[in-house]
Amino acid sequence: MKIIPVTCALIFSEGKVLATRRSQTMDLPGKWEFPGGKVEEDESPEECLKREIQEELSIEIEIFEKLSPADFTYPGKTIRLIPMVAYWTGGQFHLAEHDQMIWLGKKDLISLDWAPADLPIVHELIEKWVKLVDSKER
Ligand SMILES: Nc1nc2c([nH]c(=O)n2[C@H]2C[C@H](O)[C@@H](COP(=O)(O)OP(=O)(O)OP(=O)(O)O)O2)c(=O)[nH]1
Repeated sequence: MKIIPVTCALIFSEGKVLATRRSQTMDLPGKWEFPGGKVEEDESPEECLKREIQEELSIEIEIFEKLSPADFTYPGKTIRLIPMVAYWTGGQFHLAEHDQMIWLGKKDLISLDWAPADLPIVHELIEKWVKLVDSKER
């Protein structure tokens, strides 16, 4: 089966990371995720992520580094979730598709009802939290 590449942003601000909740009109309604979306033809993952974040949240980001991609098979499709660490560099948040957003500290991460494909990323984020967040406070 074809693997669908999906980018997602771990957006940091003031030592916290952003999570967004998929609304009732989206796939996986009510599940928390890192915002992003499917990579289109002729677009790099980085271009995709900047576009998706602008469309979904109305903000601009600067991408800092990629973390490990995680494959996950849902009924009828396999996605490859490509996480990238990013910083919020401009614009004001407006949720176009999600119904909630939340800024999470390390201790809060595990308690959310995540989309299942995100769990390996959440665990990697917890492991690397000090390197990614505490050492680069901005
Ligand atoms: N964006 C994003 N999608 C995720 C995450 N975890 C996860 O399982 N998914 C799934 C949900 C969807 O089945 C798929 C991405 O689809 P999407 O609906 O966000 O992407 P899109 O806007 O480009 O899709 P479309 O409506 O244009 O078809 O990946 C995540 O952390 N972020």
